[in-house]
Amino acid sequence: ALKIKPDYLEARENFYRVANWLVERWHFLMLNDRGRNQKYQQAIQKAVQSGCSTVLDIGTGTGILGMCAKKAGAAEVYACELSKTMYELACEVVAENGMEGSIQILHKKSLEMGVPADIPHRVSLVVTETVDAGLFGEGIIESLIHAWNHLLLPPKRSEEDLPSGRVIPAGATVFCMAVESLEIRRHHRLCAAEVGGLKMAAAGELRSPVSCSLEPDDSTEPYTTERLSRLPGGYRALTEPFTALSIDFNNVQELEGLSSREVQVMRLPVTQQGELDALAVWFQLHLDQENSLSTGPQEDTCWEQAIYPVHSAPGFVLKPGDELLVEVSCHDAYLRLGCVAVLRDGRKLHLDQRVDPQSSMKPGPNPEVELCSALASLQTSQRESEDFSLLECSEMALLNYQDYHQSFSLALTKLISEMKLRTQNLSSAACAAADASLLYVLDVSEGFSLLPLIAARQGGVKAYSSVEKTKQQNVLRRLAVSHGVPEEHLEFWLNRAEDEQGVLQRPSTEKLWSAIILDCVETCGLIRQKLMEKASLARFLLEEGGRIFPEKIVILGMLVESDTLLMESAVQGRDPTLGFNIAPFINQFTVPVHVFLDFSTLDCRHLSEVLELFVLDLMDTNANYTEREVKAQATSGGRVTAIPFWYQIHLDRDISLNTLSRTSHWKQAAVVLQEPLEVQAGDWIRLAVKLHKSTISISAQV
Ligand SMILES: CCc1ccncc1CNCCCCSC[C@H]1O[C@@H](n2ccc3c(N)ncnc32)[C@H](O)[C@@H]1O
Repeated sequence: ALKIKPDYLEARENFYRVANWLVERWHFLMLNDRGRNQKYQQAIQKAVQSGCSTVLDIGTGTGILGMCAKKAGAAEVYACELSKTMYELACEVVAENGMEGSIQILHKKSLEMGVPADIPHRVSLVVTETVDAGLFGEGIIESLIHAWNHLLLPPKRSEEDLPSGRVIPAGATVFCMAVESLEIRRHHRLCAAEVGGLKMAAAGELRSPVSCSLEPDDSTEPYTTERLSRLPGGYRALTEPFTALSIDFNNVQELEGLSSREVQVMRLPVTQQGELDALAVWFQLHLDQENSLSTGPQEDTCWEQAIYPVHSAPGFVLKPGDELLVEVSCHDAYLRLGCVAVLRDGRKLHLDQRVDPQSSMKPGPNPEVELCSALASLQTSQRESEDFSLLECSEMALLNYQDYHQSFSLALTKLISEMKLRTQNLSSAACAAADASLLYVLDVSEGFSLLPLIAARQGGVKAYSSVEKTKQQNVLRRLAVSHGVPEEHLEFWLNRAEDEQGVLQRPSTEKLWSAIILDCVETCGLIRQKLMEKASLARFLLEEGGRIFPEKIVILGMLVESDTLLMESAVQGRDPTLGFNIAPFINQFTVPVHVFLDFSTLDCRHLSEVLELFVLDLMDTNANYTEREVKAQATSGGRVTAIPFWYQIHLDRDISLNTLSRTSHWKQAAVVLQEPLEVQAGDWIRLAVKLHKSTISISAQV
């Protein structure tokens, strides 16, 4: 559709959402990383020059490593790619660079390939970079075991000169370090005993779905990722990095033995005092004996690190001199790490970590430790049965966002007392029916939300929650009971609503809402879809004097020069990709709006003041326009490459929240300009800001 009618807005928005999904953003980062590309090229050239003349590129992506092999003189080059979009893109790239026909590309997962069905004979070299921040996440171990058994010539055994098979990268070393970071903590654990005036004790334990429990069920993932070098508030290393694992990709026995390897218990000396929030993991890819790539936090590389949150007893402070015991294992092809205990003055303090009581802890050096570990695992087994509720990381960060809950509590209290005054003037008969005197508050927040409870706590309020998950409803019910809120004052609305629109309807035939709480901004930094439609629908469901929260949203932004945003959005010409012409093809999937941005830690130059880009009036949606021209003056010279934006969310005339707040759960978004705009200090820049179906677009000219 876009090729036919490029300005067709509908298709364009859908395309952007699809593009983000089809082509992962790290393709741009990877292809722009010239250092990485050159190192792979050198390793491939050396291998081909030393006799590897038949090559298979597993997970070719855009085809760049296969093209390196061809250019290095390999006689036969094969490539496989499991993603259809990337496969088609690789075919175009290879053709464009004059290697069509000399590189055979298969739209296949390497595990489905065999000889001679897919490649005529076994190859002497496999190149691949099918790794994620936790190394194993793209299945590289399984792929290489299969490759050694079905696609690669056997490894060199002795001095015989038979051509032998080998893999680039030759191996990997995995590092791990204990860190303290409030930014990580607030996404995985409740950091305060009270939220918005509610005592949270009755909620029971709340956890994020990121946990390394031994029984990997689908509701949890073993690790998450963060770019430690750009973590808001930074992090504090509590131990030195230690080698958790090293693997030789040219040793198939070692690869096959990995998942059945004994669970290792590492002892990490604590070097800094601090709260144990997570284990950070990264690795070195040894391309060959000389070259290696690192994904460490200290590198200036762009890679993220794998983060294993430690759900230890809240407030557990490590001290220098402690030793942290960490279990390392590789069951079913992903790296699993768990902090099991802390050795302090010879005693073992165990963390409230779900470890499998059966896990074979290496017997400690002295009986004392052994006895403690026996006791500890005994206790943990009791703790196993402990119940806890899962919240998404963004829901956990929202729960920890005190200002949000206090602001809503203030705004709701104000409205509710106004409404009570109003109903007091009603004839006494009218409020005779107890029900009539109740104020109805609806919260249509998308995720877990305490707001209905905060409203119901005012008394005389019947609050409706949109929380759907039973476990989460039970958390709210327990909190309601512990705060003396009558059960009938907290309803779970979605149990009744048959569909999305069903949520926004009257509470009952003769009642309207005193307040409707809308969820306006997604965690990623974009306005939620259909926000304006919901707002106009909600307004008709309000009783006299009722309000919707928020009543107004102001979109704020700023002109910046940021190479980082460019690198994450589009491949910058042929130079970073070893001279191969790849950019025009992969850049078809460039998306002009970059999301999940931490603007507070983005390295960029501010080229203007904060600008008011757009105003959304939710109380009177007719007052809204669809586009606006904004004039901005450059405060210094440079290249405008992006316009990060965020929101001032006005709950009512006096109370508002800013989504740039460091304690908020919101990230920011940024419009990345198609063409950077050269400006001198003092220049006036005209921005055409359009908002269509919750999708913002901005074009700029001097
Ligand atoms: C310094 C490396 C680094 C460190 C940390 N974070 C990121 C990176 C950068 N590398 C990310 C690559 C990650 C994606 S893998 C690249 C492409 O390969 C495809 N695939 C994956 C497995 C597979 C297979 N068995 N058979 C065929 N195709 C396969 C994927 O569909 C993808 O297009």
